Amino acid sequence: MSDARPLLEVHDVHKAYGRHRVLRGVDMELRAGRLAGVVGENGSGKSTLLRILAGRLRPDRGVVKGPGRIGYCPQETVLNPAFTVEQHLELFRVAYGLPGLDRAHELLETLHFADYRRHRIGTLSGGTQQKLNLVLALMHDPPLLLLDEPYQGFDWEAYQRFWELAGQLRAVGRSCLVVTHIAYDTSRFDDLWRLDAGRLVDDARRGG
Ligand SMILES: Nc1ncnc2c1ncn2[C@@H]1O[C@H](COP(=O)(O)OP(=O)(O)OP(=O)(O)O)[C@@H](O)[C@H]1O
Repeated sequence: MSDARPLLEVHDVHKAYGRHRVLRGVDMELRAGRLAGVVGENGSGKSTLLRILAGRLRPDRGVVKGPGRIGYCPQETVLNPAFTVEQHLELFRVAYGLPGLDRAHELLETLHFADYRRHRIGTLSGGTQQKLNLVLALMHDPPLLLLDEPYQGFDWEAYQRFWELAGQLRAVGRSCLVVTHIAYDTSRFDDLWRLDAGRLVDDARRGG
C-alpha cells in the first residue's frame, strides 16, 4: 500500500459550544503506521477534537478526511453493567459484521484479562472495564484508532501492555492517535501535538 497520502487529513476545524470557541482552526496530517499524541490541559478541547475526528460530532467549519473504518475509544466507557465481557464481544462482533472473535480473544490475552470473559461488567474494576473498552475499539482491526485517555485506571503492567500493543499495531501499519492530559512518556510518540488556544502546535518537548 502506498504511503503517499495521509491516512487522516484535518483542515481548519472549528468548534464552539455557544460562545465558547473551543477549536479555532485545527490542522493535522497523520500517516499510516504512526503513533501520535495530542496533549493539552484539562478543558483544552482534546475530547471535542477526537469526537469530531470519529464522526460523532459535527465541526462548525473545516474538513476531516479519514479512512472509512475507525476505532474510537471514548473516555467514558459505553458498557452495560448487566452483560458479561463475552456478551459485549458478541454484540460488537455482530455490529462490525465480523465472522468470528479470534482477534478479540487475542486482544484479551494481550491485555491480560481473558479470565474475566464470563464476568459481568458491573463486577469489574475501572481498569478492567477500560481494557474491554479498548478491545471493543480494536477488534475489527481498523487502520486508524482514536483513543481518548486510553490508559486511564491502568496499573503499571496494563500500561506497559498497552504500549506493547500500540507498537504491534504500528508495526503492521495501523495508526493510533492518543489523547492525554498526561504529558510524560511523550518520547513514545512519532508525532506529538499540543492543543493550545484552540489550535494544534507541534510539541517541541518530545524526546527521541
Ligand atoms: N457538550 C458540551 N456543551 C458545552 N460545553 C462543552 C461540551 N463539551 C465540552 N464542553 C466544554 O468545552 C471545553 C473542552 O472540553 P473537552 O472535553 O473537549 O476538553 P478536554 O481537553 O478533553 O478536557 P479533559 O482533559 O478534562 O478531558 C471545556 O471547557 C468543556 O467544558
